[in-house]
Amino acid sequence: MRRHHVTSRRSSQSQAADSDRVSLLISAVAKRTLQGSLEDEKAAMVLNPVISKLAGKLVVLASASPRRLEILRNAGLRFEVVPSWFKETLDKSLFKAPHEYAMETAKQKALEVARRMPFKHLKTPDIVIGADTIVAVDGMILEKPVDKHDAYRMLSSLSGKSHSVFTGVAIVLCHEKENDEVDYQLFDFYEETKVKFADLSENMLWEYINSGEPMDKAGGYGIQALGGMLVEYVHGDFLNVVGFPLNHFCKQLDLIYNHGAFSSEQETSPGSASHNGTHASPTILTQSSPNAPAQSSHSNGSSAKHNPSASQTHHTQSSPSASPVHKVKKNDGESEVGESSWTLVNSLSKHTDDRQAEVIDSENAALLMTSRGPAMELNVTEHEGGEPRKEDLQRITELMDGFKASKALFTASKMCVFDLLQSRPGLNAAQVAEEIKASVKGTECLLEACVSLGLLRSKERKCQKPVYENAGLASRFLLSDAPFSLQGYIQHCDKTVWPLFSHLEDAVREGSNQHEKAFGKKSKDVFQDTFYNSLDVKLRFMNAMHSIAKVTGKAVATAFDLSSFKTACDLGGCTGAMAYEFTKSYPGLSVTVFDLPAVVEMSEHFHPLRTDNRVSFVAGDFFKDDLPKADLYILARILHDWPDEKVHVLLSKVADACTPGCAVLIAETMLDGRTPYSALQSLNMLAQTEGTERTESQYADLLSKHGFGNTRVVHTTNFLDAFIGIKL
Ligand SMILES: O=c1[nH]cc([C@@H]2O[C@H](COP(=O)(O)OP(=O)(O)OP(=O)(O)O)[C@@H](O)[C@H]2O)c(=O)[nH]1
Repeated sequence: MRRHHVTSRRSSQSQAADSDRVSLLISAVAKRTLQGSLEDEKAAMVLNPVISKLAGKLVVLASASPRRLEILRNAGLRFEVVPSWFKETLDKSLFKAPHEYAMETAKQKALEVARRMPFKHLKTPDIVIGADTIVAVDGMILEKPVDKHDAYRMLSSLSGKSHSVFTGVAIVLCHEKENDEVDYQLFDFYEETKVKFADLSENMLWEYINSGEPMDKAGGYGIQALGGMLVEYVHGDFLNVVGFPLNHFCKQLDLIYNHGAFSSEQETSPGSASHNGTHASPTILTQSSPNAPAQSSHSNGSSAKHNPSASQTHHTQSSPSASPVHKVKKNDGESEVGESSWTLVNSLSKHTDDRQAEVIDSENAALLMTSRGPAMELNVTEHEGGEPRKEDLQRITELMDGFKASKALFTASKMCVFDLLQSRPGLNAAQVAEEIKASVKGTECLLEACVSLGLLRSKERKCQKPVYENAGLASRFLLSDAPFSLQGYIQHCDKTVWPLFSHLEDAVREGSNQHEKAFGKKSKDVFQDTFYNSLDVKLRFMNAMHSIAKVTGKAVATAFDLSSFKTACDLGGCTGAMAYEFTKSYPGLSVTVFDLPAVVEMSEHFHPLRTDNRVSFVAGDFFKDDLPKADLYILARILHDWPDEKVHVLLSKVADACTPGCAVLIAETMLDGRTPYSALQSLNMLAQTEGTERTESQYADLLSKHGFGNTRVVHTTNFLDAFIGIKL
């Protein structure tokens, strides 16, 4: 048996004992995490033998589930979240047992992200974690309900009975090789927990369904919240039901990193990974070429086609996967810019089924910067001759050139290139130049820059000039009328943030905002004197806040279950975009938007239809005036505008307005992950308002001084993190 085969049970009793000791500790920690224990830092130390193995690695959670994020974050793991685009549509009838379906789905979720990241995010993760939770009852597999009737069908099938919850987990290790290929090594496992439901009356069922809780949860219930009331008993790992079997995961890491299941690059090369015909080796995939994305963004993962008979056997609760070896190699066929084809060879099963993967779209470059924080430090090494490595040069160039990319994006957006190509795809540079009233030479450069950034696609035609169309990123975020349009925010970045950043050195030296230098205006109060002082600047600022609130609103509103609150007040809620997301998520909630008179008078222009009368607007200054009464106070991107002294003034007014049980919900990007986004955003706040971003514990401290406790944080997959504190 190969040294790194991972299906083997631990060979000695002492190993088992060690691992079990770790697991017991983990189990205790896991149970505490859901109660929002503040001892997590300490707990993570206890877990060091396992978790510390991942320090310095770029760990990615390929999941949009806020519960998985919270479970892993609370366990002390540092990671980025990149939700998978894999559609959960595998044919269930092909699987012999429900857990096989969950494991295969988890695997496809993780592989999709592992393959996408080098092209879309311009960085290769070290580890990608995917998971899938399902409920199995009476021979049926239940996933998330599609609507209330589906939730009813699911919950009534669980009433009065015992069922199994399976979570399949896939851990994909990515090994970058010298020749730009990436090996993917897969470890997967599953965990089963048995849950017994009480008899549920029709009333109970509908009351629960109408709470909205079932909709994003496997089997239509959330055991960690209201759904806990439906449960008589649980046999097995509670966190497995919630969406992630933390204990088993840590055992698995222990096996991989401490007990030799991990393979070095050499060991995992396709040649040496040739298997022994058993299902004991991890899966290894090799992907070549940094320029070619691995699979279509919304495909069902067919580039690693599901083969139940070859890859689904012998997954037991205590042993990792027994998956076959795959190799992916580049097919040097005809290629358009950013497009390429891939071939997948299943070498273990010796099938002659070389499979042609889908043709890929050309979004093979990311808009985002790719520096890594200390939790994922750059591993800068030199070749033998002292020459710097290509990847290091690439990363440092990206950092040096980040401003050029931003400005190219701002310019194309301002010149309406994306709107134009949406209505008339397939124009060449001269045609675009004519429409946007610019030089052909300049337009050509700009369009090519946008192609290189993954914002546009170009198509070469024989003996003709290339033609252009929007890539997915542009269609989703850069059109003026897209539901998630960031155009307003982009204009603000161009017109306000850009000039402020050109005085960053002064901002850093002085610790002050740079409005006076950038715009020639002295301002005592940045909002009253600058942002809301003239109509065009005010509209631009409101547009920026509106677009960010529309993109982030749902994630903030649903980070916690807020259905018990009946009234909310969104302080500094600007156009009400966030408030509308809250009322959409909670049918029983009314929200008052409280903002300066100059803002409130313009807000209705942003909601011409005003369809929801549960959102109302009140004008006032939250530092001076009485706050509207509410059970829940929302502070989204507000506290980062101010230094601590002002934050205390505001929080004390909020605290005065609260009775015990009321809550404050803060939505900000938290500094804890040390991501470029949050750290740069903090610099931005310094230069704009003399404010700052903060860490979770800083927010907890600020709130505790005003009588708020039971704080919890959810790191959403969107720009903002959500933090809640309850008035004690
Ligand atoms: O008691 C609970 N049971 C289940 C859940 C949550 O249900 C979902 C399961 O869905 P899935 O595994 O497909 O994961 P997604 O949320 O779609 O995220 P991915 O991006 O990973 O596909 C999961 O979120 C569980 O946490 C629950 O909350 N309580």
